[in-house]
Amino acid sequence: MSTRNALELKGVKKNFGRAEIIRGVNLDIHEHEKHVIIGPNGAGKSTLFNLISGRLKVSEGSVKLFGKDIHNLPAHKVNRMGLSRSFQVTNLFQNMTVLQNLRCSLLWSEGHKYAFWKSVLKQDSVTERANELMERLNLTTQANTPAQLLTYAEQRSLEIGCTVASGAKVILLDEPTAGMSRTEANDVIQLIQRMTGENTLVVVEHDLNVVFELADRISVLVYGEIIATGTPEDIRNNAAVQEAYLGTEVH
Ligand SMILES: Nc1ncnc2c1ncn2[C@@H]1O[C@H](COP(=O)(O)OP(=O)(O)OP(=O)(O)O)[C@@H](O)[C@H]1O
Repeated sequence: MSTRNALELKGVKKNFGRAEIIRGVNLDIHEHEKHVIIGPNGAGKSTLFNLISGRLKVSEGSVKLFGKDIHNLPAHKVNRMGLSRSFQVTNLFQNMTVLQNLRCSLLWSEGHKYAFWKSVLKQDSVTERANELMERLNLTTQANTPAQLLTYAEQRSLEIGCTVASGAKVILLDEPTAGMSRTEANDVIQLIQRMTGENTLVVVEHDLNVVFELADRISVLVYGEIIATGTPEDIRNNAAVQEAYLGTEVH
């Protein structure tokens, strides 16, 4: 596995008013790895996500994507550089079908932006790739179903498919299995693994079953600081982590 860093956070701090919420985070995310960030409620996980994706500006420190500073760039520019934050189901075009949503993302990845409507029907190769993606997503039978009529888990699958189709190299997922049954969650984990093979994945997750299933490495965020980063094995056996966060749950 390559050890090039997809993301590098150095001394990242974030204050809201006088409250310091992120308190000097240093974190390297390797290219191609599946990295899961865990931590108790209010630890700052969503804030950290927002700092990486450009939705919030850092108060101090730097965030690099493949060696380039991104911490002062707006979210859409960071997105164009290959980082996509997914799992907001609202990112789907709800009135458009599964096939149309996927085509749209594929065309976006080729830079057609908003001018594709006239040529969309002629894009045979795009349709072919959309069909392949639908198969991998298990959504072929729903090709002509509008996104809004899919089940919750199917919408989330489609959202992942669109993120992959849009050409993102680094994918950020915020609690991808939230609100799902155990079976749905297992299906979605498998789908994530299948769909994001070569991508770098950064996931914030509460569900420890998901965490240990998905992660190559785990970072534990407690009160705005990363107290440990390591393999699932390292994290399970880390006394500080057990004390600060996992407690007896690991056993
Ligand atoms: N825009 C904001 N303004 C002020 N305080 C904020 C803002 N966003 C987050 N906070 C505070 O920062 C702290 C961390 O919140 P954050 O949502 O990042 O934590 P989290 O680890 O994602 O929590 P959870 O697991 O409950 O989603 C909380 O105390 C929250 O109240």
